[in-house]
Amino acid sequence: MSNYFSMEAFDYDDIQLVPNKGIIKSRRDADTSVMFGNRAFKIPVVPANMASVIDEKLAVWLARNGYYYVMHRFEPEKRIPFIKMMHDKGVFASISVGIKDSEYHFIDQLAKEDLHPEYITIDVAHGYSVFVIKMIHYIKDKLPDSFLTVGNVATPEAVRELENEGADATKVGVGPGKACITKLKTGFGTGGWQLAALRMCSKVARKPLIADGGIRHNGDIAKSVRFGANMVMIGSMLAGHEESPGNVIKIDGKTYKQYWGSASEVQKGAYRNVEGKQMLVPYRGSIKDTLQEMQEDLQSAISYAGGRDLNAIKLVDYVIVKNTIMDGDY
Ligand SMILES: NC(=O)C1=CN([C@@H]2O[C@H](COP(=O)(O)OP(=O)(O)OC[C@H]3O[C@@H](n4cnc5c(N)ncnc54)[C@H](OP(=O)(O)O)[C@@H]3O)[C@@H](O)[C@H]2O)C=CC1
Ligand SMILES: Nc1nc2c(ncn2[C@@H]2O[C@H](COP(=O)(O)O)[C@@H](O)[C@H]2O)c(=O)[nH]1
Repeated sequence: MSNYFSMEAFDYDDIQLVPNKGIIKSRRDADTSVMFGNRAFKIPVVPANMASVIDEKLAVWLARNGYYYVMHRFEPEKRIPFIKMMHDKGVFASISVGIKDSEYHFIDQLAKEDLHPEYITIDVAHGYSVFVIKMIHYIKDKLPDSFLTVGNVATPEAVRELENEGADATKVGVGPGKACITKLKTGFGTGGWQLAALRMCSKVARKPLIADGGIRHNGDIAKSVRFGANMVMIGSMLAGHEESPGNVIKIDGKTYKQYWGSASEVQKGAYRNVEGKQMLVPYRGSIKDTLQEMQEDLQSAISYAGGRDLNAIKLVDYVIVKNTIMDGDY
């Protein structure tokens, strides 16, 4: 049993990374690429697998342009045509599955049709569960070549056990999301200490970790990498774009887009076990520009870290400055 009482609790806004001597002439020389599975991607950022963040069209664009993506699972009948469409276009297929009985039939169908998505993510609220482990075994038996990410979890125990049961990567973050009300409705999760939870998990992880939820500034991506993330999943900051699925809403001359939680009433179509809400996020133009800016900011971060690639960020010192640093910045 871990002793979480003695744990240092901190979150993104409580931390600053400490600069090292720079060794590159230009930030353009900093390499932000990352391996995930057996593919290299431009940046360690993946849009959240939520129906308000990604759709088929955006998935094609991301895959074609060197970004990792995970398609959501909320239109289950579209997943097989989606995999076929991605493979016809010559790009990788990355899908999500749940753990209900019907999902076992879906995995059977993939195996029967000889359809092998390159990436599968088991996507449930409470990933440290015997029923998730059962699904890991099933997928690994039927589709052993798919790279399997499993989430979401909050603790090192969960990461270690899911890895031992066959997960190729784990996803950390229960309750830190912008559209999340898990912490309010259940009292559980990593809300307010997501970065510390990531740090604890990274101490035991032997396989890649995805930090999921709570990213509010581009610098939080570098902080996630510092504390052990191989990939960073982002919802609200990537939901307000031209390409994002939500409707455009205009209020008092300002433009917004809808962003809703996967466990919200909007997504579920019923008010049952609701742990998410719908909200508006500012409209931000094209996602291409936002991803480009994230890459440039990461290049700067690598330069401050005194290196040439993301590995440099993993080694930097940090200081816990507790919340006051953001005063006046918003
Ligand atoms: N990262 C996060 O903090 C969170 C993310 N989400 C997202 O919302 C979506 C819906 O998630 P989820 O509700 O798991 O999806 P589903 O309802 O599709 O699947 C969860 C399955 O696990 C069972 N279950 C048992 N205990 C729990 C529990 N504590 N929470 C949830 N399910 C439980 C459910 O049964 P039954 O419904 O009968 O209980 C159901 O069969 C996912 O995309 C998930 O990632 C949701 C909440 C938190
Ligand atoms: N508790 C809930 N968490 C949710 C819900 N829908 C999605 N999520 C999680 O949030 C992140 C995105 O977080 P953000 O801070 O970047 O906006 C996403 O990847 C899920 O893990 C929900 O309804 N409830």
